[in-house]
Amino acid sequence: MTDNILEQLNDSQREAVTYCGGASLVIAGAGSGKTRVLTYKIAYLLGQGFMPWNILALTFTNKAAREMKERIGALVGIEQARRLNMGTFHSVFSRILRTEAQAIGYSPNFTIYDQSDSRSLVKAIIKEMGLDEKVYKHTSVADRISMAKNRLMLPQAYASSRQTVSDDVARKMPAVKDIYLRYCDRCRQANAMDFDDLLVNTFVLFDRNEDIRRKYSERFGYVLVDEYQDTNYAQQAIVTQLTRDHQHICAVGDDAQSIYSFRGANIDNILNFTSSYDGARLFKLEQNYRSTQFIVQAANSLIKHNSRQIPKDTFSRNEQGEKLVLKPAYSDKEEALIVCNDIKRIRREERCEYSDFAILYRTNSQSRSFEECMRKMNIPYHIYGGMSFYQRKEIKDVIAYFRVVVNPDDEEALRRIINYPSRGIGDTTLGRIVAAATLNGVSLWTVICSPVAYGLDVNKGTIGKLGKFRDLVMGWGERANTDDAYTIGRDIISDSGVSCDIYSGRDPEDIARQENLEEFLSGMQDFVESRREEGMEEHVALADFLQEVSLLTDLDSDTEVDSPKVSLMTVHSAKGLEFPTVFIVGLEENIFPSPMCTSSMRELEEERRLLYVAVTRAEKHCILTCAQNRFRYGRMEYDTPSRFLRDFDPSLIRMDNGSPEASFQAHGSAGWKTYESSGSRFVNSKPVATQFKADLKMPHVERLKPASSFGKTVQPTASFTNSSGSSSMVSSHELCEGSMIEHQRFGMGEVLRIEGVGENMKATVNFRNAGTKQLLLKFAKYKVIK
Ligand SMILES: Nc1ncnc2c1ncn2[C@@H]1O[C@H](COP(=O)(O)OP(=O)(O)OP(=O)(O)O)[C@@H](O)[C@H]1O
Ligand SMILES: [Mg+2]
Repeated sequence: MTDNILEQLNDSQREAVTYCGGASLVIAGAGSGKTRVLTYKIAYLLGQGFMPWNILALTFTNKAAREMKERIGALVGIEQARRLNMGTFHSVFSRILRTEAQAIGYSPNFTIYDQSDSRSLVKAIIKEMGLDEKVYKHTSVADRISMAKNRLMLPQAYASSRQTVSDDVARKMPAVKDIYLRYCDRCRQANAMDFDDLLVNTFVLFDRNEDIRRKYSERFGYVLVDEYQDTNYAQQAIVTQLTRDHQHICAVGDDAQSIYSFRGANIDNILNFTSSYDGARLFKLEQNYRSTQFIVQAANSLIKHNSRQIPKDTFSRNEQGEKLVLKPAYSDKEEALIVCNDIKRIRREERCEYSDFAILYRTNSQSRSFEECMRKMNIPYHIYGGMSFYQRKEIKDVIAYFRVVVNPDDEEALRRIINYPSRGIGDTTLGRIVAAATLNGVSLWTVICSPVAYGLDVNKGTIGKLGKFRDLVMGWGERANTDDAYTIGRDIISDSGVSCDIYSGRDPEDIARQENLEEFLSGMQDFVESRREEGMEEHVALADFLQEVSLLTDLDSDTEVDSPKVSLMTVHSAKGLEFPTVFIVGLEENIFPSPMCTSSMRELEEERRLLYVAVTRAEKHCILTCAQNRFRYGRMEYDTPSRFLRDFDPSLIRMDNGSPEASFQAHGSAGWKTYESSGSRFVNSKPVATQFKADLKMPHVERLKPASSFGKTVQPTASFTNSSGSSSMVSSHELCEGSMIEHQRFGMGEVLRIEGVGENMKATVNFRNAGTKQLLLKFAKYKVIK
């Protein structure tokens, strides 16, 4: 069997798979089979006598872990694959922490705080400490705390580090160290860990309990890590704790795809791997199996502009393929239309499925125009990430109930539901409970259970209401030990009054909330049934369901996709994936690079790596789009093409703005480049200007498509000039300066100036609602009013 498996690998991959003599690192460009090496290596190890439960594979998303398990199942059988330890760092470590909770002073039913829980706790602490909330922005403070944790810096170390303290003083937030300390105390009192704690506490657990560390080091006799370039310091330190005795570690990654430094990922992990593990072997894979030659070459030409990287030479032996296509659009609406038309066309021409297409964007908010257009054009799609199902208010409320039932000390959940639906326990009472809890160093729940003992200053009526609430929670708590998650979950939703509240309204929003709740419940039922089918658990507890739900990351899909659908996602979420056709949209200066990431070379290089990740998702077609005008923040904004477009080797990009002779100018390092689509030939022109933006801000030339496709395609701009097209509906000779016209898109306007003759005749028109525009008359569609 092993031989058979090895035959499906090239020589370098095979070498990496069969090397078991110590630590190994596989560094290779995108699509060169790194994940495949990990998958096959696991199958190989099983063939060499490793037991599945002795193998630990760490992936970046839960979805990636599931997929890897399936692939291994196909190689070695599902039974073996099921017993492997696989998952994200957070899910694997949270399971270890539940088992070993006592050793670090937690109880096993601890809650996992998500980002909004942590932020709201930080906010509450800032308020309690009487700090100025304008100076101490809770999100920035929470980020500082998170960064410290990802560097394994505990509050005491933070407070005594000259670096962090002076950083905080410079940010005018000297009290961050005190907030951090109080935050940790509060998490402990609430028997809660935030996402970063899952790492910090695992490190501390192993660091302070040598016997436990050794137990897990022996249990995980081989550790494999995918996407190693995006691990942070804490993750890397734990992997070292687990593997330093046996050195059985295989990490795979690509420094050129490191895109998570904002979450503390440290590219140095990859650069320092060989110094952390004595005698570690480094493997390089150079052949890309995913993409056409042109796509690989274009991606290489882009990334070579980054200075900090491990030199690699990635090539493809797949077909040469077609060049990357650049499709500039006039507006975000038109951009969506171009993409949707292309999807329909390619699907028809190549007889492929909607699932063969992905639309990748820099930020989630860009999905809106595509969604609208796809709905209109009946294209099925699925959005990954964004506002997760589990982040919706009604679902968060229900989950908060579950959390309180499983762990009544959970402060954030308790605050959320103590008076929802309203039961007469208002903000004043809650404030007093918090004060009593803080004073006594106990959880809110402890105060609620013994209000008199903790000197809670409230009247008798309120004590009675608190008592009722406590009995309700305790009653569910008892049932949670015996009932399955679905049964108890359903009853909590109805007995708490949540379902009554949600089913009381009839407007569309209420109905959407009701549907969400029903979907949520059927998801719970599914969860219970599938766990039973897998024979994993006799009693599928509410706590198991919570464990699963609280670790869904924003990168995991909300629901499984059953029928073929176009995938819409951010580039970050697309890591590791591949699609025959990829659209990279919104390639504009204020979107990609993100305007928040242009202040330093380091940030810009990370944005460039992000674009490299995007391009390398494509197997056959990679289509780039940008829009000149975009509706954002409630108004139309003008934007220029992304600076990254000039990084690509121009001979690998074909410009397509709907005309056989179009040109596109972008300012490159060597001056201006003119990309011409004529005969797919790109010409580097002499430097003609130094100001990219200034030139692109010239009034644009409007060109519409022939009458038959009116309204579908509007072509741009000063930078995208065009010299061919079809005649307009209205002959321009009627027209003179001072005429009033009605334009099909821009409405009423007065002609200010007419220039040029014949084919080149242009009018500058002052539109009442759309401002001043220049129209190339042979294409413009308008009526002369007077
Ligand atoms: N030796 C091979 N023979 C055939 N197909 C291969 C081979 N190696 C890799 N592939 C295929 O190439 C594609 C890319 O492989 P894989 O996803 O493992 O690359 P990767 O290096 O992990 O990419 P990324 O950097 O994007 O994570 C997959 O479809 C994989 O099955
Ligand atoms: Mg991969």
